Amino acid sequence: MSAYQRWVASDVVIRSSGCLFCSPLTPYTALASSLAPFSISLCCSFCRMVTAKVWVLKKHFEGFPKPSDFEMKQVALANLKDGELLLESVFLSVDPYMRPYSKRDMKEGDVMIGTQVARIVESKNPAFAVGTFVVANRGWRTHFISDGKDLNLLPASWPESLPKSLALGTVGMPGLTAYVGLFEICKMKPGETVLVNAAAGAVGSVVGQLAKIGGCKVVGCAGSDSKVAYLKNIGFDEAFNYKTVASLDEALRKASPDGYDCFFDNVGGEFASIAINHMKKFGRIAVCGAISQYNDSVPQKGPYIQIPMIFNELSMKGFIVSSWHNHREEGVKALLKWVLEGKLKYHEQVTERFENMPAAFIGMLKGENLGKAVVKV
Ligand SMILES: NC(=O)C1=CN([C@@H]2O[C@H](COP(=O)(O)OP(=O)(O)OC[C@H]3O[C@@H](n4cnc5c(N)ncnc54)[C@H](OP(=O)(O)O)[C@@H]3O)[C@@H](O)[C@H]2O)C=CC1
Ligand SMILES: CCCCCC(=O)/C=C/[C@H]1[C@H](O)CC(=O)[C@@H]1CCCCCCC(=O)O
Repeated sequence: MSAYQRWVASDVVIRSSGCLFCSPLTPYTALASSLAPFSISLCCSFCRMVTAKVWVLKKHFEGFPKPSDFEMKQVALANLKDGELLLESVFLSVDPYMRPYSKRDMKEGDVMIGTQVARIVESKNPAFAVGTFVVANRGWRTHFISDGKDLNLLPASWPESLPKSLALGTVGMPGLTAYVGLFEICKMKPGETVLVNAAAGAVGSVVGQLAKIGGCKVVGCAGSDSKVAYLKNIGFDEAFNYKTVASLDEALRKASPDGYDCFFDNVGGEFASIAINHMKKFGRIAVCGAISQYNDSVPQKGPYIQIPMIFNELSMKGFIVSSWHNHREEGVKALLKWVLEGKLKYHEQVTERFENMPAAFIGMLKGENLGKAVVKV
């Protein structure tokens, strides 16, 4: 059992509306802490137990996730022990990986996996001050308890004016994915041509801009004309709507008649099978994601990639950004610097309210997000 699964199992789920700890009849009241504006906890008016809201996976997804696959529950949090902290989620991330990882790692009834920017609202740990913001990996929860070991502080140089939600996006895991994929996997060099799909999303929008910062020509594709306009706006040399072009093959040829040195693949499936035929000799492909396949009930079949791989002596490497944690500090520092210099633009698709987590997740899988999809609790 992983530490995460042990934590889920240790939660006490309240099914009645009263306080499980002192009396099922004692009402909960919304307790605005002295640390407003962020802190509003559901707290028993008598014993002051905090109740967290959580979203659980009610039913394993079949095909595309739907609202009835999720259930919101309440979880009573125990009083803090020495060394512990109470945190409240301020922003939660919804990411494509939640779809394939739910199938691989979760069972029905588990709290949905995911990360948040959270604020410490109570501390019995002298190393952590109340009011500090951190990034945590505690799933779809409004509140949780930590001993501090699983928390990542935002960089000390994070300016007050910069949205803290960027720690889940451009200056967080997705930004680092772009950084590692381009510099370490594709080994992009100035003057080369880079192709990226899902280009208007959290990872793709950073890929394109880092490639421009690195002196490359960048071609991107996305699923709507407004996304294409955004890509041009943030500096992509060529961009097209993969849903409306008459032929993907023609669109790729037209955007770069000489082909592509690097292909940052977020999508897989049909697009990748066509794009591979447009790679230049010794081209490099970073296999980052395969979102076009995550909701498939029946696995897609070929075409198969061996022939273009051999003819053009291509390199293709899959990667998981968390395995590149030794690049984390350097990557976050560089991303933050580029954002502050205005060289790396960001857009966030902010959905309001914790209750809308499933809608935000489903919307992101359908392509409703421009930039990083986050939920503001
Ligand atoms: N390997 C790693 O370590 C990591 C991998 N990833 C992967 O990177 C990819 C992008 O993630 P992220 O930036 O967070 O998500 P995005 O912000 O890009 O959101 C997902 C986007 O995918 C696009 N999309 C959805 N379905 C399809 C489809 N059938 N064909 C083409 N595009 C589709 C949609 O954009 P559109 O409107 O353009 O269709 C949607 O907005 C994912 O595959 C993810 O799994 C992410 C982080 C780490
Ligand atoms: C075929 C699946 C491809 C998924 C690619 C992807 O999006 C990977 C994302 C990982 C990223 O590199 C770093 C992460 O944190 C993502 C994986 C998260 C796994 C969560 C595990 C569940 C838990 O918290 O216990």
